[in-house]
Amino acid sequence: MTDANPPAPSRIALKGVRKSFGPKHVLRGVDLDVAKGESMVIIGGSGTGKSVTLKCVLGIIEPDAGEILINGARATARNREALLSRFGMLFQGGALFDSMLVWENVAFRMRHGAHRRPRAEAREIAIEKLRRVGLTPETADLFPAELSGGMQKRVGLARAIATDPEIIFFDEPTTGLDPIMAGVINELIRELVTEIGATAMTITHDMTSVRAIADRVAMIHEGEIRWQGAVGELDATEDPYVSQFIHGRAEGPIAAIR
Ligand SMILES: Nc1ncnc2c1ncn2[C@@H]1O[C@H](COP(=O)(O)OP(=O)(O)OP(=O)(O)O)[C@@H](O)[C@H]1O
Repeated sequence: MTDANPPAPSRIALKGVRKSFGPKHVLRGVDLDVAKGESMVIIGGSGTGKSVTLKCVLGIIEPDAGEILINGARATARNREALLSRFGMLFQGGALFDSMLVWENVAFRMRHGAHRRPRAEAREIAIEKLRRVGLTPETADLFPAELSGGMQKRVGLARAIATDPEIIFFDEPTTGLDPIMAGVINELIRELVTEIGATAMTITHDMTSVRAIADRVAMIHEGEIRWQGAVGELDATEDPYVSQFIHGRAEGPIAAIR
């Protein structure tokens, strides 16, 4: 008998992903599924392999073993460009191009690649996206260096959503922001992800981000997913690693020296 309502295929699936650098076994078999429309946040201490995991999904690092499926299709070097063009990405430092105006940064993907749009149209969409993240049209014609860190982060967000991507990645979205601005950015991320209906994958060690952004949380430790569950289950879990991490305790199974 066939299932009348088979579960939707994962948007992002990692199966047994391994990656070592010399003798250092960073990822030791990471298994992770992110469903369509879900916001998954990956937590873990410094140096546990969160960035390496993200870079594997983005194709920046080639895993030694295992596979990564995007919409059920294996991500390979050959189809990577096509896949990447459907992703949005907010980089840790904002990663804006200093020599380009704000709107040109936001419109970058609309001006390059397969789905290129005319300049005026791209600018109009960029201004609309800037407005959506709380920036005025006047901001469009400034250079990134003329903006505060919080505004630069908003520009990065506007760029990440510029092409209405199916999947958005957030790399430490609140790094370098004061707690209030971090809260504002977290809320904005949550709103945007819900509004676009995007699947989101975030890496962070900021617990405020986790609580604001996540539907599900996965904790990586010693190269494996140590725990995963709904964000609401975080506080109730008896896993000593998760508990130590979310309460920021020096004492516990996670060694403080790394
Ligand atoms: N290209 C590389 N070459 C060698 N070692 C690397 C490389 N990239 C990462 N590593 C190592 O892999 C380990 C995991 O790094 P990763 O950047 O994924 O940590 P992280 O969990 O993102 O940490 P943080 O929260 O501090 O950014 C670290 O020990 C790091 O030194």
